[in-house]
Parts: sequence; C-alpha cells; structure tokens
Amino acid sequence: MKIHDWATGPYPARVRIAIAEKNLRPRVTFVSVNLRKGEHKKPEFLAKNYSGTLPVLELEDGTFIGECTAITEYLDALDGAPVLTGRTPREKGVIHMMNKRAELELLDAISVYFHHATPGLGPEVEIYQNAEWGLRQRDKAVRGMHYFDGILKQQPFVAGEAFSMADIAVIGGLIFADLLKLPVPAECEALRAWYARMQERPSVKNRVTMSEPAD
Ligand SMILES: N[C@@H](CCC(=O)N[C@@H](CS(=O)(=O)O)C(=O)NCC(=O)O)C(=O)O
Repeated sequence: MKIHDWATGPYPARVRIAIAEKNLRPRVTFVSVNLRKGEHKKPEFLAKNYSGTLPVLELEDGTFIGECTAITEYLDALDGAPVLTGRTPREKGVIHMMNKRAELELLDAISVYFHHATPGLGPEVEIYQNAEWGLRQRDKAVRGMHYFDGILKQQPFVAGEAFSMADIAVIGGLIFADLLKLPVPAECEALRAWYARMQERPSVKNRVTMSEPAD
C-alpha cells in the first residue's frame, strides 16, 4: 500500500505512528506530496482526495482512503487484532470519542491557527485568511491542552488504561504546537509528562527517516 503524505507534517505523523505501532512499515511506500508547492491542491491529487489534504492511503486495488482516523481504523483492522481502535464496544466508543475530541479541541484548532493567523503554507495555498478566527482557534487549542491535562491527571492514556488512536491524535496536536512554537502551559504537568513518555515510543521517535524531506 502507498501513503501519500508530507513526512514531517502533524497529520501524516498520526498515520506514520499507527503504521509503526502495527509493525506495517515493510508493507508501506511513502509518496511525498509537496504542500509548500500546493501539489495537494492540484487536480491530479484532488482526484485522490476531494478534500485536498494529506495523508491519503492508496490500496493495491486503487481505493483511496483519506482522513487520519479512517486510515488508522483500516490499518488497525488489517490483522484482525486491533490495538489502537478498541476491542470491545465500550473501548471503541470511548476511543472514537477521545480521538474526535483531540481533533476538535486541539489538533484541528491548531491547524486553523496555522492557516489563518500565520503565513501558513504561503499565499499560493492560503487563498483566504482570517487572523482573528485563527487566534480564537489558537486560544481554543490552549483550552484543549488544559482539558487533556485534566484527563491525564486521572489516567495514563487519553482514552483510559491503554495506548490508542486517541493518544496518537493528541500527539499530532502537540507536534503541530511544537512546530508553531505554541507552548504547552507550564501548569499542564500531566500533559507534559505524558507527552515526554509518548516521545520515547519508537513509533513516535522514528516516524520520519533520514532520507525524507526535512521540512
Ligand atoms: N481531516 C484531515 C486533515 C488533514 C490535514 O489537514 N492535513 C494537512 C497535512 S499537514 O499540514 O499536517 O502536513 C494538510 O493537508 N494541510 C494542507 C492544507 O490544509 O492546505 C485528516 O484528518 O486527515
């Protein structure tokens, strides 16, 4: 299978981490799409993903699957032994909820801040910007950091007692925050400690190989 992505991107990181956690790296070929040149907004890419975002999974039969959550669910189901998306109905429900909350309250909010209140991917790509909206979303993301800090004060992982897709989504959010130099508030000690632990996971540490685009 192929993953069309941008090696150092926060959303691509989510799928790269999932691939590593499932030991699928030997079965995957990464195809780099240059966001800074707007390749993801060109017709040939939009034919792969109407939303014009990365990553996109391309299967051997030509099926394209966009959206990090959907790609992760596919990967996790491949060997019939899900470890990232839940084994029981309760686990699946809680993980899905916390994964979506990580997108709504943290990762997607930081993405809006990036695209609207910073130069983002440059004027060729950022054809409309609203700085006030971007700054409001930045503030929402900081509130989200406090929320996840509260969660992680009570439990070792974002969705409970085990590492899951929801942790990967929060990791993606903090990768994006790091890229934008948006600090995790000092008082969010549980979130900071959790993130330090996550960064020690080989799937997180080794998600980009030396031969891939630096930026
Ligand atoms: N909802 C999508 C969002 C994906 C997304 O925004 N990806 C970024 C890639 S990266 O910034 O994380 O590297 C993108 O394509 N951004 C390009 C753009 O929004 O123009 C998902 O979950 O896959």
